[in-house]
Amino acid sequence: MFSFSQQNNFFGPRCVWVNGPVIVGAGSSGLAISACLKNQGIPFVVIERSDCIASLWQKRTYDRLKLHLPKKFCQLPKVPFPEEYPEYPTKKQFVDYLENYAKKFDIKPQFNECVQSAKYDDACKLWRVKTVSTTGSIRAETEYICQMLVVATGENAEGVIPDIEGLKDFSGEVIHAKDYKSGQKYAGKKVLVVGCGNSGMEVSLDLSNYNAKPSMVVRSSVHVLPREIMGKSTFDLAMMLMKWLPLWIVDKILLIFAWFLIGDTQRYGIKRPSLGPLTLKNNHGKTPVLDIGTLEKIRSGDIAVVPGIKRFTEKTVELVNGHILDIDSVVLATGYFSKVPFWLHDKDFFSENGWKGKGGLYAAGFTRRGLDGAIADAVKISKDIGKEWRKELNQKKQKVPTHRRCISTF
Ligand SMILES: Cc1cc2nc3c(=O)[nH]c(=O)nc-3n(C[C@H](O)[C@H](O)[C@H](O)COP(=O)(O)OP(=O)(O)OC[C@H]3O[C@@H](n4cnc5c(N)ncnc54)[C@H](O)[C@@H]3O)c2cc1C
Ligand SMILES: NC(=O)C1=CN([C@@H]2O[C@H](COP(=O)(O)OP(=O)(O)OC[C@H]3O[C@@H](n4cnc5c(N)ncnc54)[C@H](OP(=O)(O)O)[C@@H]3O)[C@@H](O)[C@H]2O)C=CC1
Ligand SMILES: O=C(O)C(=O)Cc1c[nH]c2ccccc12
Repeated sequence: MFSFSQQNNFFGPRCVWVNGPVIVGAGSSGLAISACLKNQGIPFVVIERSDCIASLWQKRTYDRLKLHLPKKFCQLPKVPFPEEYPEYPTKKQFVDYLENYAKKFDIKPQFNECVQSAKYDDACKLWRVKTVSTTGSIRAETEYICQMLVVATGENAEGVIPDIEGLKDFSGEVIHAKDYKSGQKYAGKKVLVVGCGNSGMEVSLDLSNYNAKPSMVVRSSVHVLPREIMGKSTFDLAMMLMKWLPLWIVDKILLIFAWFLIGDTQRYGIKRPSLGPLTLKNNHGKTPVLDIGTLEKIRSGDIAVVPGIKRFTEKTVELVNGHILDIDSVVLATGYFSKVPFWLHDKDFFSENGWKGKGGLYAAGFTRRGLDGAIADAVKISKDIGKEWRKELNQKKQKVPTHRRCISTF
């Protein structure tokens, strides 16, 4: 007897013609675009590798996470956050909001389908998007054919696992920050947190709140800013100042406030980069840390700051300054990367204007500007798709069916 997967291989991949764009990813970016397309009456298909929407927030973030920008910078088009939400919504509130958003616009992604490759067929002027579906033990391949492709798979799709000497020989637990949930099980344990971005800082704080003993690795430099300045969000203040002043002056102002409010971070082993915080974010995508209490824990000695790592042994870590620390566990807060360059056969993907490529290709959420930037991309993309869609409709002057299934493979 043939299993479904054998049959599937035998007949080749299922082939689906999509009238309208294929959107890859059902995170904030994919949902925002879907809602804006729904409003214009444009059909689309959303493909999501996970079994839920906003899988980064639902499955790959820690329990205590809150949005670190004020809610007005994080809401999706057409639906404001509920009024009773606090200025910095919790992870649960944000996920509830996104779930309701998907329901309101009746967005139903193809779940458990992961895009493996996307190629533009120059001859037919069509995209061929290959997916593998991963429900249980059944493996099924599908090829979607479409005129427009929207990549909304996020900048934080995969965790970076650094290649550090001896890490494989370390006998304790090693996890990436994407798999860290809470410090509860680490009480009394010595935990090395590698990395000092927002993840490293907040994981260290959480560990310390659960009476673990975190040491945080700072191998280069980072800007730490207070989350608020005189009761106003630092991000909001920066956005306001940027309307009137050049970036370098806004950077200077932020650094003066940071100096008064949190002092010289160098004293605690945290060097400031030579470029200003917003210039560094703009030019190199490195997000400043918005402090929510980690610095206080560093000052009090509850969190140790240590320099770069030389190597691991079975139970210890040797640092570049020659110090050797006994450690029980390691949390790699070493950042994220996207696999899009591996599966999208378009070498210019990231080099165009940030959101629009050639041949009906679009990308949302890849301009290193957090949710605010991702949502701005989504609005521009859905407007552009709307324009193209209406142009084509006028040209054809006939109605097209929403979904057409191919009878044979292309
Ligand atoms: C811990 C953490 C906290 C953050 N907090 C903030 C914050 O407070 N404010 C802010 O502005 N930004 C924040 N960010 C940045 C984050 O990028 C945004 O919050 C937001 O998730 C971006 O939405 P997105 O839809 O572009 O990407 P994502 O939310 O990552 O969604 C992408 C979706 O695509 C799916 N996908 C990926 N690859 C494939 C594939 N090959 N096939 C099919 N589906 C695929 C994923 O499963 C995912 O569901 C945070 C990031 C992290 C890691
Ligand atoms: N509350 C919130 O809203 C939160 C938001 N975020 C967001 O998520 C995104 C990702 O943040 P994050 O996960 O912190 O990733 P980042 O890329 O911002 O930071 C990665 C950190 O890991 C360090 N690192 C990488 N490799 C090594 C190594 N081999 N040895 C030592 N250190 C290493 C980097 O150091 P170096 O700089 O020297 O390369 C850097 O400090 C950001 O946009 C951030 O703002 C994250 C957490 C919470
Ligand atoms: O949290 C993130 O990932 C962000 O990128 C949000 C963000 C965009 N621009 C900023 C400037 C300062 C601090 C956070 C951000």
